[in-house]
Amino acid sequence: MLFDKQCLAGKRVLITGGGTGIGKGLARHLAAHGAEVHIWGRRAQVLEDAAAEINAEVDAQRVHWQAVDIRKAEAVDAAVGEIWEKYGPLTGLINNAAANFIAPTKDLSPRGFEAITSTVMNGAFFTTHAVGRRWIANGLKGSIVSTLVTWIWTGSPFVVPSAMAKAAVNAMTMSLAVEWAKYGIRVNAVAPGPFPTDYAWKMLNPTDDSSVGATQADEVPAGRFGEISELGNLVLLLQSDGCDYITGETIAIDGAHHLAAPSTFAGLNKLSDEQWAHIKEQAKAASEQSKAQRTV
Ligand SMILES: CCCCCCC/C=C/C(=O)SCCNC(=O)CCNC(=O)[C@H](O)C(C)(C)COP(=O)(O)OP(=O)(O)OC[C@H]1O[C@@H](n2cnc3c(N)ncnc32)[C@H](O)[C@@H]1OP(=O)(O)O
Ligand SMILES: NC(=O)C1=CN([C@@H]2O[C@H](COP(=O)(O)OP(=O)(O)OC[C@H]3O[C@@H](n4cnc5c(N)ncnc54)[C@H](OP(=O)(O)O)[C@@H]3O)[C@@H](O)[C@H]2O)C=CC1
Repeated sequence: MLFDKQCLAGKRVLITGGGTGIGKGLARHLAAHGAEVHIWGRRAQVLEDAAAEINAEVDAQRVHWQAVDIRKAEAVDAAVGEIWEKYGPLTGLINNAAANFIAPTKDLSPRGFEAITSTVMNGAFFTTHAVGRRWIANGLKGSIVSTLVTWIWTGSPFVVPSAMAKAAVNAMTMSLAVEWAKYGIRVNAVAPGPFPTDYAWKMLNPTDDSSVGATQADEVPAGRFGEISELGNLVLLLQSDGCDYITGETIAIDGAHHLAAPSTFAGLNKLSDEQWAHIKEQAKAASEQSKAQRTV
């Protein structure tokens, strides 16, 4: 284990969307390092099973759950209030819940747009607001980390509502970092590349025809998908007291995926040493020819 097993002892962290995929992996990682973790989602059974599984692994009742729809501001506020009363103040929040599907934008209905943006943007705001205003009222510091995606920098066709809403949460991250720094509240985000999870892959890679660069390991310069424990280590650091001066940042964790755009020479990563030697010969020949014609 890279970090001490108890390095997050005393931390109490809420993870939205913590019953599945990346959120569940983060819950497991933080609980394994001593944190008390609260997980939210809309499916009680999924949450109960996830909490029981992780509690058995850590041999402690460290993970608690509540069924909450983060699109409903009043429900979010009530559920955060319940944590405060029953367990005590949170020390951290991970805005991780999301909705997404691929679709041609011209065919999206207003309700389809709303289903995604209200979860990603409104949900992150409602949760951040409910937690942040309690920290400020109680004079407590805290750490907020949102799970974004590298589309905040590149945009992406066919997932426009997701790219728009994630960009909005990036704007929230930068804005609140400045507004809330004086209260000791840090606001950061992570921008993962592809980390295959069950539901996301059903939504984003449902058929062979829809298998494209965004979901293919061989399009990642690092040559592989991300592992949730790597993301866990980054989030752990941001939730610890070890880097209090980091705020307002969105940190990519994607094996350089988003930088390897088709407009760059990223594809040349596939060339062999022999091919590079040939390229050098060709270029040198062209250069020598041009040098021979120089008159000054
Ligand atoms: C570089 C990195 C590469 C990988 C990047 C990955 C980045 C991000 C990934 C994610 O965010 S993955 C998260 C995936 N997880 C989820 O989506 C979980 C939650 N999802 C859901 O609840 C549903 O799947 C939902 C459809 C998104 C929303 O469900 P909800 O119950 O709120 O809505 P519905 O009533 O079912 O539908 C509302 C509206 O939307 C239309 N719609 C639904 N699916 C589609 C579709 N596939 N295509 C087009 N339209 C769709 C549906 O028809 C409704 O509209 P109307 O018909 O009523 O107009
Ligand atoms: N997997 C990947 O490659 C990448 C993922 N991400 C981001 O990581 C995060 C996790 O994604 P991933 O684990 O792959 O996908 P999942 O579908 O497994 O996770 C989404 C979670 O959000 C919860 N959720 C959705 N809507 C709501 C709601 N209205 N209220 C409360 N909870 C809700 C879901 O639970 P329920 O349905 O029970 O409500 C589910 O647990 C997302 O923010 C995603 O955008 C970013 C980049 C890459």
